[in-house]
Amino acid sequence: MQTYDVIVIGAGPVGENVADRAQAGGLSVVVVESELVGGECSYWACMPSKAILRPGAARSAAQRVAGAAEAVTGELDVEAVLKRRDSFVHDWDDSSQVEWLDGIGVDFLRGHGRITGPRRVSVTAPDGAVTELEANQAVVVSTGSAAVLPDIPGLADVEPWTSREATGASTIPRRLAVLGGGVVGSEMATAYLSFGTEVTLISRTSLLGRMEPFVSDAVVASLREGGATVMLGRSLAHAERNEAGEVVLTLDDDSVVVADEVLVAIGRRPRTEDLGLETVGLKPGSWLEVDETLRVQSGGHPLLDGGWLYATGDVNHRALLTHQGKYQARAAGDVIVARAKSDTVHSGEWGMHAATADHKAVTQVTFTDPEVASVGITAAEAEEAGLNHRVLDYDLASVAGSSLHADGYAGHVRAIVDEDRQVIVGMTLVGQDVGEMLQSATIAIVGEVPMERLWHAVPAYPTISEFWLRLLETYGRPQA
Ligand SMILES: Cc1cc2nc3c(=O)[nH]c(=O)nc-3n(C[C@H](O)[C@H](O)[C@H](O)COP(=O)(O)OP(=O)(O)OC[C@H]3O[C@@H](n4cnc5c(N)ncnc54)[C@H](O)[C@@H]3O)c2cc1C
Ligand SMILES: NC(=O)c1ccc[n+]([C@@H]2O[C@H](COP(=O)([O-])OP(=O)(O)OC[C@H]3O[C@@H](n4cnc5c(N)ncnc54)[C@H](O)[C@@H]3O)[C@@H](O)[C@H]2O)c1
Repeated sequence: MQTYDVIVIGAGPVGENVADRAQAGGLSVVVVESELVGGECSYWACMPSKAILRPGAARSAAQRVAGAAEAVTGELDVEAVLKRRDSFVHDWDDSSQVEWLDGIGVDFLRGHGRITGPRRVSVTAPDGAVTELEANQAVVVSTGSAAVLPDIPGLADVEPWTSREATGASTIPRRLAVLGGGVVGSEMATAYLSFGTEVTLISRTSLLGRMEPFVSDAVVASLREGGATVMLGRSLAHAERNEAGEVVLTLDDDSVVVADEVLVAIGRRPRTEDLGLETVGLKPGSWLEVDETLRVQSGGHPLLDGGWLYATGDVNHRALLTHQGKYQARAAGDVIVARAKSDTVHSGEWGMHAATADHKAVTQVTFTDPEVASVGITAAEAEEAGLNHRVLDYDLASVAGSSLHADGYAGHVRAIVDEDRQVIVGMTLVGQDVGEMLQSATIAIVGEVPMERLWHAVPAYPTISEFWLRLLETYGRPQA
C-alpha cells in the first residue's frame, strides 16, 4: 500500500492541472493514467481537430481578400496537413508530458485505476502488476468521456469512425458520412470538406442545436456552399457495408446515403463503467454530480463521508470543454489544499474555490467556417429562466473592420442583457475569426460591467471589435 495526500485518476488536461495545483500547495500527489498523459484533448480531440481545420481556414481567409486570393489557387496539400497534425500530437507519444509530471514532483503510474473503497484506489499496470494506493486527503476522478455509439441495426458491424478515427486519420476517404450535427460533426464535416472529401452530414435537428438559431443557418449555408450535403431532421435507421466495401446508410425516410466511412458524433458518455464506483455507493457508468467545489455529491451515502471524492472535467458533465475542466481543476486542486490545511474555503459565488463560471460564463469556440463563439446564456435560456432581458442583434457585415478583414464578410452577433442589472449575460458571434473576440465578452460578463461603463471601453478603429459600439448604440446611450 502506497500512501499519498491526493490520488488523481486520469491524466487528461484536467487531471494534470488538479495534480499541479495540489502539488504546488505542498501535498504529495500521484497520477494514474491508462492511456496517454495529456488525454483525449491532446491526442484525439482539441489539438488534432484544430490542426486539421486550420489549413482550410487559412486558405479561405486568403481567398476572401482580392489580391491575396490570386496568390492562393491550389488545393490543400493533405499530406502536409496530416504531417503538421502529427507534430501537434507528438506522434501519439506522451514522453514530454510524463517528463513534465516528473519535473513538477508528481508521481505517475501508468495503468487502469479503480476505486476499491473510501480513499482507496487499485492500479492495474499494462503488464498486470497491481499497486494499491491510499489517499490521506482526496481521490480525484478526471477520467473524461468517450464517444457514444447508438444501438442502430448494423452500425457496429460497419466499424464506424468516432472522433478518434476522424482526428487521427492517416488516409482521407473520398466520401464521408457524418452522423450528428453537434460540435464534433460540424467541425469534422468542415475539415474533411476542406480536404476535398464528399461530405454528407446527417442531423436529427438543426446544427449546433443548443446555440442561437442563426448559428445553424450560417453553418449549414456555408457547408452547402462548400459542396457538402446537409440532411436536417433525419436519423439513421440501418447501416451495412456492401460487397464493394461501401457503407450504405438507410435513413428514417428510406433515403440512402453511400460513403466510404461513417463518423458517428452524437455525444459523449462518462468513462466511469470500470472505475469501482459501486464500492463507494455510486452507479458505474454514471456522470459524477459535484458541488461548487467539485466534490462528488454524497447523496447521504456513508462511504463518501468526509468528502474525499472529487470529480473534475468531462466526467462531471458540467461543461465538456478543456478550458472549463482546467478551470475546475484549479479550483479543486486549491480547495483540496485549503481543506487539508484547515484554511478558509471560498466556495461562495465567484469565490476562488468555486467553479461559478460553469453556470454563468461557459465559453466555447466552434471552428467551423464561419466560426462560432459563445459565452453565457442564449435568448432561449434567458426566456426559460424568466429573466427580464433584452436581446441585441447586429449584422457584423456592417462593421468597417469586418469589410476590410474579408471581402463580403458575413457574420452576426447577439448579446443578451439582464435588464434589472443592466449587464450582459450572454453573447454569441458567428463570422470569420470571431473566436479571438470572445474573451472581451467573457470579461464583460464575469466582471458584470454595467452597460453604462462599457461606453468607455472604446474599440479601436477599424477592427471587427467595433461591434461593441454598435451593440451599445442599439441598446441606447444612458439617460442624464
Ligand atoms: C473531436 C473533439 C474535439 C474537441 N475540441 C475541443 C476544443 O477545441 N476545445 C475544447 O475546449 N474542448 C474540445 N473538446 C472537448 C475536450 O476534448 C474535453 O472536454 C477534454 O478532453 C476533457 O478533459 P478531461 O481531462 O476531463 O478528460 P480526457 O481528456 O478524456 O482525459 C481523461 C483521461 O483519463 C484516462 N482514464 C480514463 N479512465 C481511466 C482509469 N480508470 N484509469 C486511469 N486513467 C483513466 C483516459 O485515458 C484519459 O487520458 C473536443 C472533444 C472532441 C471529441
Ligand atoms: N470546439 C470545441 O469546443 C469542441 C469541439 C468538439 C467537441 N467539443 C465538445 O465535445 C462534446 C461532444 O461533441 P459531440 O458533437 O459528440 O456532441 P454534441 O452533444 O455537441 O452533439 C451531438 C449531436 O448529436 C445529436 N444526436 C444525439 N443522439 C443522436 C442519434 N441517436 N442520432 C442522431 N443524432 C443524435 C444531438 O441532437 C446533437 O446535435 C461537446 O459537448 C463539446 O463540448 C468541443
